[in-house]
Amino acid sequence: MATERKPKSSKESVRGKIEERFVYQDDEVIDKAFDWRQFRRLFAYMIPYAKQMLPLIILMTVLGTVTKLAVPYLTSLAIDRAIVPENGQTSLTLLYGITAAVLVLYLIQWASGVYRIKYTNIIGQKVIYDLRADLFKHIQKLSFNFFDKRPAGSVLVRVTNDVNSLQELFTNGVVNLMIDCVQLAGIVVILLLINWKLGLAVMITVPIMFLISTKLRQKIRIAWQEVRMKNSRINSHLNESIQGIRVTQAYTQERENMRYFDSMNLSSKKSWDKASAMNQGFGPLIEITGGIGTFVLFVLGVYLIQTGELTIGLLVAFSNYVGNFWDPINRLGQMYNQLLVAMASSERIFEFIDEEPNIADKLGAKPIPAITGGIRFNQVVFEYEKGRPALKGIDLDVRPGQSIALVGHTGSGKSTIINLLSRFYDPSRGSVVIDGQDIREVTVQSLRSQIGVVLQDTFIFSGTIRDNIRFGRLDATDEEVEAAARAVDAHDFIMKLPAAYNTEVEERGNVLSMGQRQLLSFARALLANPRILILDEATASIDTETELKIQEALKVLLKGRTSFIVAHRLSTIRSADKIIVLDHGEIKETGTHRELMEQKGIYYGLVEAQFRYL
Ligand SMILES: Nc1ncnc2c1ncn2[C@@H]1O[C@H](COP(=O)(O)OP(=O)(O)OP(=O)(O)O)[C@@H](O)[C@H]1O
Repeated sequence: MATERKPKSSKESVRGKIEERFVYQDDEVIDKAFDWRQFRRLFAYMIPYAKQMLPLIILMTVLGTVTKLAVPYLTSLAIDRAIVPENGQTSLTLLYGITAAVLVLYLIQWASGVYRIKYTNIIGQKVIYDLRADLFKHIQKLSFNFFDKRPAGSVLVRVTNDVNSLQELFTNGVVNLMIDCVQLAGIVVILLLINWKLGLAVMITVPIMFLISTKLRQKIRIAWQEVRMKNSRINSHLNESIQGIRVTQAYTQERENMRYFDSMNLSSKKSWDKASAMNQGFGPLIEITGGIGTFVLFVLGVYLIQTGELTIGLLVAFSNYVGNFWDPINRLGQMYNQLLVAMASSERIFEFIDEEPNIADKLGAKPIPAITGGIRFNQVVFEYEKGRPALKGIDLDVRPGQSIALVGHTGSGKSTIINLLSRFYDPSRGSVVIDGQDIREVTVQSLRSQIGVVLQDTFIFSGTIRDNIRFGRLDATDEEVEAAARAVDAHDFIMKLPAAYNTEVEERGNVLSMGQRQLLSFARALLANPRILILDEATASIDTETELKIQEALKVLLKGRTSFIVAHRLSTIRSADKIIVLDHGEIKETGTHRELMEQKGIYYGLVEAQFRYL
């Protein structure tokens, strides 16, 4: 790999560093032996469909092969019996008959080919569909800690590139493998039947061919895998660049970013050139080996004709069979490599599928009944990484319906507390208890469905405004959606949009302002009607009018629910029932605004600082 060797120049060193940014542990060129377990697991995906269609595919394959292999034999008959028969009497009738038979055989061969390809493609597509669905379904279940470790681009590349690389195997690969095996076996039998001496002599070149095939192709495969890996990196970088395009443009880093991209692009092109050059050298080598076989065939063939052991027609048939012999061998070598590449891809796919979500239902976990909203944190310690506690023994008691404001410096542990409450992570020590039940003992679905989360960076999905609000509760009627929007005062701005509730918004909701997105997310949460509400208040400043609207909407949203707010606005904090002041993962102060101001501690300092900046 380019990044492994010592860079020679500063330019190369920069390139090395750039590439490193997009290298993931699981990205390395895989050069492993064939793994049967993996193979069986992959092909298990075919079983449900193979049962229905495999008999037909086998029938078509055998039909195609038999008709193909019959042609050279008929040719030999045409030569030996119709064109130059031993008795010297040319028979045109026989020649026409044989020609007609050959035509019919070609037609059968063509028709069986069409159906064989059709059925294998159907199986292939179904397998890919299932595999992709399994992968997506599983990725959705994976816990936050899985995504903490991997950039989104890397996950994306796996779902797209690795699955696509299996597509080729399941459509063309499997069909070719079957045809080639049947054809090879048929040719070997025929060659030995026609003349075993000549058959064996010609097949002497097979081991040489195989050796070249496997050894050389192994090198070529690694070269192509490197190409794939470089392309993966381009894709990951592309993903990151598009996500961050606003920052890039705001900091006018387009040229620098282009340099990054260029370096990767060039590296990909170089590895493609290398792999392609190797590939080009391979073909002629196979042809030379095939040439040796043909040479042996004719030298020995002519000798056998002279000794009367072979006829001219049979030599021609023999040469046709031998011609058909090299292609499957060549393709089988290719196929073996394709299989190894597919194994590498499936290994990466199964690695994801096997990744157990670390937040999952315990055996025998029961749904939590309707939550009233009493929450306790008992001596909760939490570490994202071992040895670096983000929370150091949190004790907290919240009564149903209370609103809690979490305040503290950046990195003090506010988001971590709300992450534990929704059970996105489990505490390293201690417990989080809702209505007297440890949340690890209840089903995740029943818990999360009663907790509403409104994040700072409100995510708007592509779809209509109505769909986005309805995301809170999919079975809500249009009237309920509208009522939720009215309650948080979002109705007016929605009605001013080109198609009101049916206005299409793009992914991340770029056509909406920050405040509008906040209001939409409030409507979404209100519609879900959760018993516990978690809100990460947006830090971005918005105009006073929208600020007032949001404050009013917030009152509606919080009414009658237990709520945790990572609060940044003084107005929100002041109206909270209890303020928790965090510092370096510990609760340092608790009380109402008035009580904490009188203490003149950390909270007092924070409020003072905020006023200074306002
Ligand atoms: N996914 C993560 N992996 C590792 N460490 C993390 C992760 N998320 C947060 N941390 C660390 O945990 C500590 C607490 O972070 P947390 O996000 O809870 O702080 P916060 O008070 O919400 O900060 P902010 O106000 O900036 O959002 C920080 O030191 C942070 O670096």
